[in-house]
Amino acid sequence: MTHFDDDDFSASADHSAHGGSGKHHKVDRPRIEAAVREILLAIGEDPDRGGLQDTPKRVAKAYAEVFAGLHQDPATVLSTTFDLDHEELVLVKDIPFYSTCEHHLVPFHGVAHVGYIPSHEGKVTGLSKLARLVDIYARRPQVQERLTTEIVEALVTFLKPRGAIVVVECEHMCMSMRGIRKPGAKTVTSAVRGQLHDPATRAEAMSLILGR
Ligand SMILES: Nc1nc2c(ncn2[C@@H]2O[C@H](COP(=O)(O)OP(=O)(O)OP(=O)(O)O)[C@@H](O)[C@H]2O)c(=O)[nH]1
Ligand SMILES: [Zn+2]
Repeated sequence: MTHFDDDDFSASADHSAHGGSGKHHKVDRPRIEAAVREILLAIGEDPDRGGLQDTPKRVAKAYAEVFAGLHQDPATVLSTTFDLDHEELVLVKDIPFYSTCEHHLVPFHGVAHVGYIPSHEGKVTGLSKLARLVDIYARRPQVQERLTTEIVEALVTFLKPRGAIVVVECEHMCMSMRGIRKPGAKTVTSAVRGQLHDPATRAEAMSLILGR
C-alpha cells in the first residue's frame, strides 16, 4: 500500500507554477526511500552498510519537510487580515529562508525582503504571515526568479495592496560547491507591483531594505 506523508496539507494547494498537472499528490516517502537507495548504489556506495541503513528513510523525511510548500496554500496564510487603517509601506526585511534549486536539487539560501502598501481600506496582514508566505514558495523545487515573482503575485492576489515589492538575495550551492565554484557570489532578484513602481516610493523601500 502506498504511504503518503501524513502532514496536514491543504487540499487546495496552488500548483500553478509547479508541474501544472493540477494533481495534488502529497510527498510519497517510500518512493523517495527507494530512489535514494538507487542513488546510493549508483554512486558506488553500499546502502546496507551501517551508516547508510537509515539514510533513505531520513532523506524521505527531510524531503517531506523541504518540499512541504508544494502542498500548502498561500491563500490560507494571507487570510488573516486586520483593519489597521495603515496606508503606508509595511516591510519585513531579512527573512531568512532555504530553498532547493530545481536544476541540481541542492540548496540555495539567503534572505527575502517583503513589503507592500496596504489597500485604501488599510487591510494589512500579520507580519509573520509574510515570512510564512516566503517559506511556502521556498519549500518547493525553485529558481530564484520564480520564487520572487510568486511571492509578489501572492501579495497582489490576496491583499490587493496599492503596491508590493519583493527583493531576494541568495547564495546558490550549485554555484558554490560544484560547477563554477564561486562561494560567496550573491544573486539578487526583485519584483515590484503597483505604486512601488513610482521612483520615489521604490527608492524609499530600497533604502529601507539596504539600510542595514
Ligand atoms: N536563472 C537562474 N539560474 C539558476 C538558478 N539556479 C541555478 N541556476 C543556473 O542554472 C544553470 C543550469 O545550467 P546547465 O548548463 O543546464 O547545467 P550545468 O551544466 O550543471 O551548469 P553549471 O552550473 O554551469 O555547471 C546554471 O547556470 C545555474 O547557475 C536560478 O535560481 N535562476
Ligand atoms: Zn542549481
